[in-house]
Amino acid sequence: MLCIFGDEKLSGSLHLMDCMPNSSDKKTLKRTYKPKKLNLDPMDIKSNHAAPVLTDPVPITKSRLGIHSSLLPYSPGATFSSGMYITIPRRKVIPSKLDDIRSSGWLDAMKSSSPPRKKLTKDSNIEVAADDSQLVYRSWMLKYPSALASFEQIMNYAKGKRIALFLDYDGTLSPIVDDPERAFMSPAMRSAVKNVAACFPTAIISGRSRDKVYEFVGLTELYYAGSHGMDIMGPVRQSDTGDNHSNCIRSTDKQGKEVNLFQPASEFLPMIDEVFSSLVEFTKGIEGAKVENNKFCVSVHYRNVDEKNWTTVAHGVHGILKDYPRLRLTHGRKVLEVRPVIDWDKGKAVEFLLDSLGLSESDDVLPIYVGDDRTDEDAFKVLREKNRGYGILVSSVPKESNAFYSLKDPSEVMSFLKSLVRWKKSRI
Ligand SMILES: O=P(O)(O)OC[C@H]1O[C@H](O[C@H]2O[C@H](CO)[C@@H](O)[C@H](O)[C@H]2O)[C@H](O)[C@@H](O)[C@@H]1O
Repeated sequence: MLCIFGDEKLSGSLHLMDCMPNSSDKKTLKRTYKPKKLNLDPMDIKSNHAAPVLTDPVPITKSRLGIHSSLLPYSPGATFSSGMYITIPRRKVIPSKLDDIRSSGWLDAMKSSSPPRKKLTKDSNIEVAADDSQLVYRSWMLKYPSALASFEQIMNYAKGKRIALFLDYDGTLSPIVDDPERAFMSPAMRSAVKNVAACFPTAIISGRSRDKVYEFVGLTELYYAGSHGMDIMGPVRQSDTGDNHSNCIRSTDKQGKEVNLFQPASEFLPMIDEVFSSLVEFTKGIEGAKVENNKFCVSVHYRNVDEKNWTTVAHGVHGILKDYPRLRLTHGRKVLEVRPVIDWDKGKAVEFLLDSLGLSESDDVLPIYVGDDRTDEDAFKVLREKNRGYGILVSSVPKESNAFYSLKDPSEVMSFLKSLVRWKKSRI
């Protein structure tokens, strides 16, 4: 039994054997999922405050693991026997109150919202530290195995099923860069996405505005959901009467094809525009801060803000949001995201798209969702809780997740997409 404690909300130990997708038979998902024990999502942190702040999971470092590296049980392809365990101290849940802005918890959340950049250095101490963190990472991968190394296993489960693919954009298809306007996808990645979309229904679900993410990706063969799923352009079903969802209207895409446009937060548009203007005004005085209008949500970037000014950013954003009880704040990677308080997220967007694609009712569908961010956890959670499919977390540092598998970075995502295409072609 391999026990991991990673969150205040865990009432008991998590039996890693129980949540590992390490069986090749078709019952893998159902047999390995134990929902009651895997309640890891900090999105569940509830607040009565009008603008609750949901914190990003703190990456697991060696000190958080609280173990000596020699005890970490890693060997490639290892099977788990009783007696192997890792203990991760429970993470402190940070209360979501305005007053906490100045507390270290707040700053910790802001600091931990993205893995640190790797520094090239010849300092031998730092090399040792790097070795240790690699060990911690590999140990973490026992719980979230590489989707590349486990490809055959995933495909064993996919046999006889129709794969539907959902991809996040920033940090998944494009590397994280300082300037959000320059988060370009490489031509090689574009071609990998194009090829995979020719094999499986594929959608991109991003926190960006739908137009912006389409501008970056530039492929017509996909479906796009922007604003964390609050702006979906999906297919029209033959049986669709158009009235299954309110806020769903018939429209045409850039090629003139008939599509369904679903915008559950459309009434918030004037409010979002207003808050965007206030945030732009406020951040004018803060060097490096940048506000991005993502149509149904707003991003306040602090990646390029001197760390000593992060409290000012958090305080100012909260001050503005005090006047907007119908808006809430979430944490992304060095970004505060303002969004409407509606019961809609990337998980709901996945369900909506599966439904629109006519794939929601059948057992022979395997949705796969690849993403790197807090907001992607909503989608991982839907797939895990409904025993539907696999979430794949893109991360170069260990963190708690509802995903089943992991990939280190966008280049591994590209390899995974190419493997999917090869697999599909080998079966024709
Ligand atoms: O759901 P996503 O597609 O992952 O979008 C989430 C946010 O991504 C972008 O910000 C992140 O990427 C930037 C470019 O690499 C980086 O500079 C920033 O620090 C990251 O947070 C985007 O700019 C945001 O609006 C999205 O909400």
